[in-house]
Amino acid sequence: MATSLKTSSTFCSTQQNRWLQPTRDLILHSSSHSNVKQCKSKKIKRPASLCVKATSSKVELDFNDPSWKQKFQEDWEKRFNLPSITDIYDLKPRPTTFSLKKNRTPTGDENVDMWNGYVNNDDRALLKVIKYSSPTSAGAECIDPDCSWVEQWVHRAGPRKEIYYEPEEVKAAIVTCGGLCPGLNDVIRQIVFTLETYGVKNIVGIPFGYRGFFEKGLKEMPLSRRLVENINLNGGSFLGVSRGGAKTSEIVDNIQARRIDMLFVLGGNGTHAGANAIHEECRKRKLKVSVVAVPKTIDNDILLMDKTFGFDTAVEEAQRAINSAYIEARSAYHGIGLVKLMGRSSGFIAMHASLSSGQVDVCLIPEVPFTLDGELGVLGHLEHLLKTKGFCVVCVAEAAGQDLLQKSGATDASGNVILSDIGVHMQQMIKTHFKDIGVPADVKYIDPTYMVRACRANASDAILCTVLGQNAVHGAFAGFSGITSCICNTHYVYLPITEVIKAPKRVNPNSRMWHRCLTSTGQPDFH
Ligand SMILES: Nc1ncnc2c1ncn2[C@@H]1O[C@H](COP(=O)(O)OP(=O)(O)O)[C@@H](O)[C@H]1O
Ligand SMILES: O=P(O)(O)OC[C@H]1O[C@](O)(COP(=O)(O)O)[C@@H](O)[C@@H]1O
Ligand SMILES: [Mg+2]
Repeated sequence: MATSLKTSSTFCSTQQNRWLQPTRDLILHSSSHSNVKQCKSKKIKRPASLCVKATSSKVELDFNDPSWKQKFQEDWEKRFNLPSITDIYDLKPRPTTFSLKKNRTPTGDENVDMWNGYVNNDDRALLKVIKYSSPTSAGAECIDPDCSWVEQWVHRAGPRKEIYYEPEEVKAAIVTCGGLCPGLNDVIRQIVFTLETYGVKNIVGIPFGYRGFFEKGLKEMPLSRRLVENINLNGGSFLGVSRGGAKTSEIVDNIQARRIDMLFVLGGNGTHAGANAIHEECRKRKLKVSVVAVPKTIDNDILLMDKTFGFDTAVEEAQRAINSAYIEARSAYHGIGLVKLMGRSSGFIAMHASLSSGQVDVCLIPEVPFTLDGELGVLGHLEHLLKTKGFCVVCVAEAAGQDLLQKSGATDASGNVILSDIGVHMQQMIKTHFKDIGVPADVKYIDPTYMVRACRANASDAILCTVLGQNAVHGAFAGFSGITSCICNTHYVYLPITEVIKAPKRVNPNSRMWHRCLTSTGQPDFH
């Protein structure tokens, strides 16, 4: 099995940003004039608009070259290959101990393999299924100027027939990092259940995120099916969470000292970066440790996957806040309901909650700039709404309109930028504006921030957590490390962590979903 690749590729194109969105490692270079780019390679003597350099695999693509697609796919395969402990060790697998047959009355079925539904290492799922005919199609993600169809396969998740660990000898640890998220307990629970099904007896929880690896006095917690059986009935994390942390080398020292063989890491972008660093350090030290992540964040801001667990629940809760804002606004004379929703760098919660509630007149997200004042500004539109329907509801994402605010420059313990409060700012601006123009306006501001993430998972998240947690364990037993267990294009897959942490996922303002949101709110452009 080939080793994972650290990739950073360079693409040249004349169509800024319309191509190559799927992978984000393909960076567009702009030229000084006429939007024509220069290929850096001396070998390519043609309009640079049709060149691509994927430094990850040392492959340069020339869209005039008939074999460019094949080269792209070879590069893709290398990038999405799953790192494995077999890359550094010459290991012999053993037959899996994960068999559900023993849990049942024998049916007389002779084919145990069929019954258990093992996944083959060569099974793949397609990451993208739309063929865009033009880079101008809504939400188009094209690789070349003609938007050619290129298959982008990723590895299917699930139990393998052969495993690389002796379950009886395994010590498995679970850690939950970053902010809270509905479903953390569901994932912890399923990881424990699945580990026990394999026959693992030594399962521990690391308390309070990565902090549990270095803070003196924080002891690992032994976990078992009995102990975690009901933890999904509550929100939060049974193990506790935290931001910030020690150096990777200290964490790996601790992993070595505790003799951990499998580490399951639940968290967002930052946690994944940390998990990958741990995986790389273990690899450097030639440790037989599988580090498997499960993407957690209410923000839904992790690349390539359909959604992260907790997002659906957060949207459902956020919708309740919008509904309250609507009722308040509707019942007041010239009522304006204003709701601020979380999302560190993306507006997914605000967009989806606006769509699901159907009660929002203005949805503001960080991906789409807006002005408050002036002819095209939000305030003028609110005036219009009060005149025409008598009340209105505004939903603003926490990272929206940061350009309108003074930056504090502060960061949290993990190094994340602390955002300025757009909700409070808008509340003040709206009040001042209507006072200035002599129009009464009754502003009701709701900030449900922590309420949307402290609750327990809803039904759809609970199922997602169940599958992702189980698959994380299957991935570790299959010998993979430095991977994440997720859902892509409705299928459950493993992705190398390196591919999902290249940038935070953001709402595409050219996507159908954002346009659906605009259709639903009826809002104009605000800039
Ligand atoms: N680039 C990074 N490399 C290593 N560890 C990181 C990195 N970014 C964040 N972390 C660690 O990951 C944990 C969670 O990160 P944070 O950004 O707070 O939450 P999230 O994982 O939900 O995005 C913290 O303990 C933090 O120290
Ligand atoms: O106040 P806290 O706990 O630092 O968290 C605030 C942030 O946490 C989130 O809920 C989720 O962020 P993470 O996924 O990085 O944990 C963001 O929406 C929000 O900006
Ligand atoms: Mg984050």
